[in-house]
Amino acid sequence: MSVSVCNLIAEQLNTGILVVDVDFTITEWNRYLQIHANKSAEQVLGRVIFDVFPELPRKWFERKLSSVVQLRTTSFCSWEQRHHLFELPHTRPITTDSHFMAQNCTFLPIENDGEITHICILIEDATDVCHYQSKLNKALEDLAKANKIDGLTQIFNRKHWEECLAKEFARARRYQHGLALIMFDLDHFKLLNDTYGHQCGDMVLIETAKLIQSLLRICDQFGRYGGEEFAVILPETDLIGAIDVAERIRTSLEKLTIEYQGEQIDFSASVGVAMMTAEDQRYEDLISNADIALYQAKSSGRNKVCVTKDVVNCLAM
Ligand SMILES: Nc1nc2c(ncn2[C@@H]2O[C@H](COP(=O)(O)OP(=O)(O)OP(=O)(O)O)[C@@H](O)[C@H]2O)c(=O)[nH]1
Repeated sequence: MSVSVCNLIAEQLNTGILVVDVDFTITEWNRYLQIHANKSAEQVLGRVIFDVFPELPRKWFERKLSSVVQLRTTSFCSWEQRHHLFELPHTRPITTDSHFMAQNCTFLPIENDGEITHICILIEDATDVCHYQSKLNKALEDLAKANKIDGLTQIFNRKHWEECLAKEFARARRYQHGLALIMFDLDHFKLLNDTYGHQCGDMVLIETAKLIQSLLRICDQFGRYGGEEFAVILPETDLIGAIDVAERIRTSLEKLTIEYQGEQIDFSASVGVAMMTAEDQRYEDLISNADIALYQAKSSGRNKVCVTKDVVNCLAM
């Protein structure tokens, strides 16, 4: 193929082609760049690339080109590494986060008489790929979140919370650390739903989750175990500490008043506390023990904290 045919092809390509010599002076500039950079060949040929594109990261760019010359190999910079090198506007009728075209840039060494005298830079528009990849990443993030978070209360769902408990249980057994579990259940929640409606019930669940989350330490793991039942894992916590947290949960819910359509809604919760013991072989044993304590709190009048295992006691009211 003759040189003029190659030039014709370069003019037709949907890729920016520019060539610089080893002093960074631009020696070739194709039609694609004339259009997208809005600069004619006369305006750029013979000029140093950093004067034409002052936005170029100069040090990085010089190192990149120097390695292409010294190693005599092609080098690449994808939009994932650097969104763009050249501030070229994108022309896609889609919304993107950037004003500029996302780019894949290839740096090709050009040899003359055994020496690398020039570097050809190919600039490909990756705006579409970048846009769809961002959307995909966001969808994956949302999916991962939905897999862990309860849609109503925005705390951990049961599946994820149990996974956390399984890990904490294994860690506590391995290092002989204390591990406490609190389960609490809103009292007469069916009556609340029946009296004020399901939406009011939902609001109570949301506000309960918000309030209790705010009482806990960062390492405590709080989840919605079922309908109106919640559970808190307290790592490295002894019985006194766990009872203290359980009391705080009970009293703060007792004090909480929620206003719904002009009505003042008061409610309470029954709380069960269990400590991991040497007999607990599986994390499910801990859940069963906390559930037994919760059942005791319910059956002995509600709005109470009960502790299972060694200390079988009802503590409040
Ligand atoms: N609003 C609302 N209600 C729910 C949700 N999940 C479960 N429930 C309701 O919670 C109620 C639980 O009722 P029960 O298990 O009888 O318990 P309770 O009325 O709280 O009685 P005690 O636990 O014995 O004090 C049921 O009416 C469920 O329909 C939810 O996401 N939103």
